[in-house]
Amino acid sequence: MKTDYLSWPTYFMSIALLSSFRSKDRKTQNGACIVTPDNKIVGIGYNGLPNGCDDKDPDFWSDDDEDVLRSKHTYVVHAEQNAIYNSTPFDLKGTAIYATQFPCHICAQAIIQVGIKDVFYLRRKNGKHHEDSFKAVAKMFNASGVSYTDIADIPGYDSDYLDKMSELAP
Ligand SMILES: Nc1ccn([C@H]2C[C@H](O)[C@@H](COP(=O)(O)O)O2)c(=O)n1
Ligand SMILES: [Zn+2]
Repeated sequence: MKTDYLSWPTYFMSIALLSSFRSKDRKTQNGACIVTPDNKIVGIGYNGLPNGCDDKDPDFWSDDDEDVLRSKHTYVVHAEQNAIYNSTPFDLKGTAIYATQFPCHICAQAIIQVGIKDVFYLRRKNGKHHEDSFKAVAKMFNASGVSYTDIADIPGYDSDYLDKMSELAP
């Protein structure tokens, strides 16, 4: 028997990472993968525009945060949200989500409300704004009984594999 196959955590985070390679965000590409307790994938997503919005319209992908009408932050659907939307009508109670980035507060609310119970993340953004957001998300997750774990802390997770895969980003 072959013994060097991918572990479940490595496999699911690889799928989240692969999905992020579809993102058209110039700065930040995220992906997410939702998994049942018996290891079935029920939703995959990446950060992108809502259906029907033209990626070539410069307003949608602008980084100009001074103008709410010309900021990607107004328009982009986050990877975790898309993974949830793409899983409908599946009941997500008791599932886990593998996300390339620690969820923002809006994604955290969505994760809680659909009943996802475990969050595994690959990266956390640095800086005061992100640290404060992390605290708010942790407060919500703790109150709702959602676990959140750096994937690097999971036994059997192969960080070298994901590092090599990250280098393949388009
Ligand atoms: N939990 C998250 C947080 C953010 N995103 C997306 C939304 C944007 O496209 C990008 C973050 O913007 P930036 O830091 O580059 O100004 O990442 C997500 O998918 N999930
Ligand atoms: Zn988000």
